[in-house]
Amino acid sequence: MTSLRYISTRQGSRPSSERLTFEEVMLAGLARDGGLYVPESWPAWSRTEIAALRGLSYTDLAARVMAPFVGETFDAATLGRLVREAYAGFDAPDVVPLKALPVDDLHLLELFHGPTLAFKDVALQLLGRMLDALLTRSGRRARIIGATSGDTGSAAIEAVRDRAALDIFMLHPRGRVSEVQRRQMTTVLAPNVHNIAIEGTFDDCQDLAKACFNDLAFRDRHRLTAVNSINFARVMAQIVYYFHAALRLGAPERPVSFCVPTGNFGNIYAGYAARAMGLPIERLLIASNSNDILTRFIESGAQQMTGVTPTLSPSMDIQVSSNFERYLFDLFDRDGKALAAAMESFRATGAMAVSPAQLARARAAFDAGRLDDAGTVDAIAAAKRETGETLDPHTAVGYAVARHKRGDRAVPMVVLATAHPAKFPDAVRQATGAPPPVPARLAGLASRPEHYETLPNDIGALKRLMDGAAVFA
Ligand SMILES: Cc1ncc(COP(=O)(O)O)c(C=O)c1O
Ligand SMILES: N[C@@H](CCOP(=O)(O)O)C(=O)O
Repeated sequence: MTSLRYISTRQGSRPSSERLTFEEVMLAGLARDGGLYVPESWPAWSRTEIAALRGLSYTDLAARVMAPFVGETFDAATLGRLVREAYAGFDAPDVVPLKALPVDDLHLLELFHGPTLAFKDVALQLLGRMLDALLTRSGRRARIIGATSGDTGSAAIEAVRDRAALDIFMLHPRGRVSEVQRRQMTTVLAPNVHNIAIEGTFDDCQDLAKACFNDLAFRDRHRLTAVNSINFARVMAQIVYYFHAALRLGAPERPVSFCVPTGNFGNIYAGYAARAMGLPIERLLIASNSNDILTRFIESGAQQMTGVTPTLSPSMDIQVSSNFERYLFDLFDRDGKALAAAMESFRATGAMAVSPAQLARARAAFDAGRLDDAGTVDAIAAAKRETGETLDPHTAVGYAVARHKRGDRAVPMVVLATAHPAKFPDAVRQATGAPPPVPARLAGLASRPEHYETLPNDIGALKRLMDGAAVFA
């Protein structure tokens, strides 16, 4: 049996169209035509097959759900071992605990029990191990170029620190991540870790990272790979927790809805993928902060850039949501040429619009809501009062949007809790009058020395730094 192959969202826009294996996709990161890789088709699970997943441990479920995506890249025993090792360091026995809240049949899926206290650990603890295993078995090395608005950076650094086969260059927007987030990255002392503060926004950082990939000679010279959700393996690992939560709440017999605090569209796209695989997900709610380009798209059918506003939920301060291209690929009926033209025009003009028929399809797939900073402070306070839970500001955006757009009460609604509140003590203090207790994983962070370089938002400066950095200490 041939295993799943991956294609670029911009396939057909260049003379050669690739069909890649999972191994090739993992190592490539961004497609060579500038698009993102997606499976040629989604693995389809019948109701009976989904029902048979009930009762599995998180790690067994993860290995089963991911197997069709991984194909021949790892045999079942190796995949099982990598998954078990990835989640052994989480401080919750079921990895991502699901908590029932005493309001509206709402549930909180806590995705922040990994080493850096954000949902990014769920995918990156696995991706780091998978990359290392692939490179080590073939005697190769690679360099990671990544961009972070706060959480991907530390999760990726934690996942690959001290691994001999990998060097990581992580770009963050200077002054636009929380102090805890910055320190989680910059206090890591490992010879393969390079932190770079960019004078710009997260979007600038992401553009720089993508520009490195799009310079094919530079990309090949550095053997670049990605840890952002550019890398399909990130999405794959995030699909698992939608299955986990839905099965706990009665799927496949009972549908379930999810509300997802959204920035780069990777997390909610994993929910879209789970639904495409057969999981009965009734509604997928995009929860935006004031950087609401996606919510405005669902309302109007147009993506319109307006500039990034710094908010209390900095990890969602994003204007160009990278993974939205993966969804648009489906909305354009997988016409990669038409999508490439639309994406190029969006980047050139700052705007793009879809037809009324496409908008109707997008609205059938997603609903959306937004919350500004004042609302976020109120939502943290309200959640504390109503449920006893202290939410981080990103999760609070999800909580408020879920309450506001609750819909059919017969269907449970799961809010994805994407970060631990201790990563954002200022916002929590503003809302509740006291900062959250500092968890053991963050103890001593404030007193450790920091190491990072600062660069202008300039691709030449970044390439010079990377060309000059000692390769593979
Ligand atoms: C805490 C937190 N919540 C939400 C998001 C948004 O997730 P996504 O970018 O996958 O939409 C991020 C960043 O990715 C994050 O770090
Ligand atoms: N919010 C993210 C931004 C990068 O997103 P990714 O999912 O593509 O890695 C962050 O915290 O860095």
